[in-house]
Order: sequence, then C-alpha cells, then structure tokens
Amino acid sequence: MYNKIIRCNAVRVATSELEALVATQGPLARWQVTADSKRLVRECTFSNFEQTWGFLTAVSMRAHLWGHHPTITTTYTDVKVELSTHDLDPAGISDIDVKMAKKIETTIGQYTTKGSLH
Ligand SMILES: C[C@H](O)[C@H](O)[C@H]1CNC2=NC(N)=NC(=O)C2=N1
Repeated sequence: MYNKIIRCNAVRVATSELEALVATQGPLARWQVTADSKRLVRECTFSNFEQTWGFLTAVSMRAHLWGHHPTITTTYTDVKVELSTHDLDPAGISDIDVKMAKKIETTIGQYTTKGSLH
C-alpha cells in the first residue's frame, strides 16, 4: 500500500490567499482559479507526445502517492489539469490542492513544453 503522505484534514484556502498565489509574481502565476472558486486550473502544451506522457505518468504517480487526484484532460500534446477537494463541503480549493499544484508546476519544468496556454 502506498503511503498517503499528504492525506490530512483538508483546509479551505481563503480567496485572498488564492489571489496571491496566482498573481503574476505568485508561485502559481500560470494557474487560474475558476469563477466559482472551486478549481485550480493549469493548461500546458508539451513539445511532443513522449514529453506529454512522461509528465502525465509523473503526475499520476504523485497523485497515487498522496491520495489526491487531479482531473486531467489531454489531447496529443495539450494537457489541462484541474484540482479541487471534494472532501470539503462544499467542494473547493484546499491546502492539499495548493501543495499538489506547486508540485505539478515543478514537474512541468522537468519536461519540455511549447509554453503554457496561460
Ligand atoms: C478517501 C480519499 O483519500 C479521498 O476521497 C481523496 C481521494 N482523492 C481526492 N482527490 C481530489 N482531487 N480531491 C479530493 O477531495 C480527494 N479525496
């Protein structure tokens, strides 16, 4: 059994903190918060199919390890990642989503991209 090293009581992230995170100089500057504040979203295009699936495999392993699973949509080299915590009531963006988004952003940097779509 993998270690859910991250599973803990999810804490909702305040809107002001989210705004700082996705601001131009923020650690998640290339991420967006949906209008309903329920999801963190990142789009990216990789340089080829192999880089795309290297990234997706790395993210899937991290999600499995942490017990926190993004919604991922991909077409060829385009990838859209969405993070939300359904353990919150109502569902929304938690500290776990922020931690996972930062890890995903680092992972993107480990693969060659054609620049993010945002
Ligand atoms: C019991 C299980 O660990 C929880 O339901 C986890 C599973 N993976 C999850 N993934 C995401 N994205 N959000 C969650 O709230 C969540 N909860």
